Amino acid sequence: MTQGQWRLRVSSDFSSSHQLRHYEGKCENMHGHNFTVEVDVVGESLDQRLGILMDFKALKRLLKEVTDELDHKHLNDLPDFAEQNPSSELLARFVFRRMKDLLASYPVRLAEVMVSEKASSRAYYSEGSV
Ligand SMILES: Nc1nc2c(c(=O)[nH]1)N=C([C@H](O)[C@H](O)COP(=O)(O)OP(=O)(O)OP(=O)(O)O)CN2
Ligand SMILES: [Zn+2]
Repeated sequence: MTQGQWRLRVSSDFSSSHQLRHYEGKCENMHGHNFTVEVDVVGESLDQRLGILMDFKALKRLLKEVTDELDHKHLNDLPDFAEQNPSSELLARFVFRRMKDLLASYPVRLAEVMVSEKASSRAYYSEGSV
């Protein structure tokens, strides 16, 4: 019999400036975005009494810990982006790695992180199958 799985998604926003080094075009200049981040976690076992996989409140609190590191910053000034560009792709990986550490003691697995500068442009990051 196939075992079912639940997937939870929470989102958060942050506002920051960045510039893409070596980009030939206007994105090489400093500019800002209202970024959106989505985090997906999966798991097979619900808390028996509550019927929940993980409290959305707890998941949002962890995500806010991560986005607070990015909010109202010039992203190129952060150590993680001193050499690599704060592109949507690398921001998604940054959030994924931070969230993976923070979720270590929770009964869920991190499935995917999405970062978007605007609704029409999204970058997704995941590691292997979950
Ligand atoms: N794959 C990626 N491509 C681009 C990224 C990125 O992170 N990953 N980032 C940028 C710049 O940050 C730029 O600010 C985004 O540009 P965008 O808003 O999409 O471009 P426009 O202002 O011209 O918007 P239109 O929707 O095309 O009018 C660039 N690329
Ligand atoms: Zn940009």
